[in-house]
Amino acid sequence: MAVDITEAEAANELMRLARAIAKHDRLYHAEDSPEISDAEYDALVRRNAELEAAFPHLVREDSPSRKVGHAIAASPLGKVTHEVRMMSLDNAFSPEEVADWLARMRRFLNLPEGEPLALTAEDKIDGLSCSLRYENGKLVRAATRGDGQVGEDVTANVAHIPDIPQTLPSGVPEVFEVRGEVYMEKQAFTALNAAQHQAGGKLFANPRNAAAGSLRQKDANVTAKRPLRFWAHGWGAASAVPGKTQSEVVAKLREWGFPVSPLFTRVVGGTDEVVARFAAIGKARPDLPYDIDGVVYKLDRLDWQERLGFVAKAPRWALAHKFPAERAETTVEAIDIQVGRTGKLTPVGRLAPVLVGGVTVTNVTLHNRDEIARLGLRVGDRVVIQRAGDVIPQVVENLTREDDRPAYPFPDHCPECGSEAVAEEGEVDVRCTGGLICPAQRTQRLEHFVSRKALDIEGLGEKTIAQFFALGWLESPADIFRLRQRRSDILALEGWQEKSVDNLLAAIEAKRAPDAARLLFALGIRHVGEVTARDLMKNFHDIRRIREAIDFLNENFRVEAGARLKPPKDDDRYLAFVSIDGIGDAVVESLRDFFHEPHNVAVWEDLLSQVTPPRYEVQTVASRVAGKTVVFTGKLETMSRDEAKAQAERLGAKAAGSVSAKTDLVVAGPGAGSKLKKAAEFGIEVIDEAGWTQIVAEAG
Ligand SMILES: NC(=O)c1ccc[n+]([C@@H]2O[C@H](COP(=O)([O-])OP(=O)(O)OC[C@H]3O[C@@H](n4cnc5c(N)ncnc54)[C@H](O)[C@@H]3O)[C@@H](O)[C@H]2O)c1
Ligand SMILES: [Zn+2]
Repeated sequence: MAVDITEAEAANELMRLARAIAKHDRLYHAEDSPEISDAEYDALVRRNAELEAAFPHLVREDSPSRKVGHAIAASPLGKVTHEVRMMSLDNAFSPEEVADWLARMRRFLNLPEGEPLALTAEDKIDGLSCSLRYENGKLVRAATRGDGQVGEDVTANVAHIPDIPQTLPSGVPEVFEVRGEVYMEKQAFTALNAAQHQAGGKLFANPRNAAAGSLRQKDANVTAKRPLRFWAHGWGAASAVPGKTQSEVVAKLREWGFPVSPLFTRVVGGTDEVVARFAAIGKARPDLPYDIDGVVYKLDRLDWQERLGFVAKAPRWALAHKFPAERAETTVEAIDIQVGRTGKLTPVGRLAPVLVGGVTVTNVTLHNRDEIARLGLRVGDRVVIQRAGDVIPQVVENLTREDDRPAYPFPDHCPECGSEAVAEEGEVDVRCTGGLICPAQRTQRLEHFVSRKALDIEGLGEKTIAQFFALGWLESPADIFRLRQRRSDILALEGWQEKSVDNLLAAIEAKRAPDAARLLFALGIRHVGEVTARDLMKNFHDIRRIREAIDFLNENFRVEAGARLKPPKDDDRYLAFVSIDGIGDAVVESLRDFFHEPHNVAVWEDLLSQVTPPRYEVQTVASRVAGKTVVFTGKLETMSRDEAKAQAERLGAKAAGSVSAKTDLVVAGPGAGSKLKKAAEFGIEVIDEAGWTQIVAEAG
């Protein structure tokens, strides 16, 4: 998401984000019942940070970037004011962000290049933080984090957690607050939810919420029935700190009887070493008995930690490197339809932003109409999306069950041009039939129109078309023939000289009387390729007669969205088409769709007001293959397949694609395969390319 919005919009969005984040903080931290996934929550926080970085003067008094957790005002438990604030952690989602963090610390500490940095790395366990205050070796107070300043008193509750010692060995500092995580193992969580389900009680979204809900109980006897665990990862207020490094203190905590992370290690080096450790912990993740959502790095030297200190709500010397969620839940807020350059309508899901694999995702492709139907997807549904590697995110599951809301109505008209949009029989893609008038398709259609096999206008390339199109000079094919009125305008453009402009205009003028088959092909009507265009013109001769014949069919046999009444097989006008060799239903239907669109008719008439194709006749010359059917197969050395076919036509022969009993002659080049075999079966004469060239040369 780029920050390309105005200040006013940013201020508004920041306000909305502050409200939304505060709401989700309350649901998550105070009520243990989140409504959105962590990935969605993280995406909101990221967006907030992004906007605050772009508009620093708009940072709000109540900015989420300054707040930790949630105030415990409504809690039935007693309040505890923390002597030393309980913090959050900054997040990183990629090696680049880890590298940035390391570089920031180096700059801050002014470390010489190459001086290795010692860090600690341990898994970031998904529980809730808890501060345990020991005075003279005795546990006197246990508190949750709350908003970082004031937490809830859970002293009675933690008495039921066997991992938490009530007394410490002698010789510990007079005052020492151990900080760590209360958590529930995955198995215990599943069992608890099963029991809750049986008893008709509240179900927990995840082990973290279950742990929080179990600890923060007014009645400590409820906590006693929940299998909670604890491990230590830090400390708060302390009359003395037993060590000079993070790892020394953690070793001490273990000595005193606190469980610590079994994956805790020291890492010395730079980004590579850190990322390798991250990968190793990621690998161990599925086999751990508890949920983790990342790896926490801390600078090992405590004197350096002290120098670095804190930003708004997190230490500068620690970082939570989160595992990318390759799947995430979110909501489909809208479904938009994009029209591609070929007229294909592609549905795109607009999502409530969510972090997937470390990237904020706001769109997913929904592929086509069938995919939406398969998912039963409607606007407002909760979905699971997936992003693997660089592929476009996809919806893998719709979490919202069917209800009374109607199915998503896939459009039957193009959102760009309003033309009818149809899927052909047996095809999943719905396409805009607007072709030449559809803005989404226009430039590509124009490129096709002037391409070598179509009108073949030299000097009118992709770039020029795009430029003229952007200037509004070129919207439909007929406009090409009006460019001569813009000679001075074109000359005024950069990169154009008298000569290049005149060459272009001359190339255009040379096509005022184009070959009718090329003109028909140039229109880019579906299924009307080069050969079909020629076959049609051979029979109709005058290009206008094609429209007349189609109009007759359309007037007499209704065409409506999805319903095209077929003329009876023996209808004369219909037969005029389908009795042509190589012309089938698909071609006729496509022509009917094309001329059914008033836009297309307008383009067609406009074009024919600019150009006048002469009557189409295949100029045949006397030859020994006149009236015969020829098949070309294998590789031709001196000419293209198209050229060979054109030669055959000129010699009065018909070029066919496959060998049958009706074939008279096979011209075989190197690599000819099954067609050659068939020719032998039917006893058909076979010649090589040189033999063919000879026939062409002999012809009159
Ligand atoms: N789904 C929601 O609606 C929702 C709402 C709010 C927060 N959240 C989740 O909570 C996160 C924000 O909560 P947060 O402010 O507590 O930040 P955090 O959970 O990302 O990181 C800070 C916490 O990590 C814990 N932690 C775990 N292992 C640790 C270790 N080895 N060393 C140090 N600390 C360790 C500590 O308790 C610390 O307080 C979000 O990123 C999101 O995942 C979700
Ligand atoms: Zn369109």
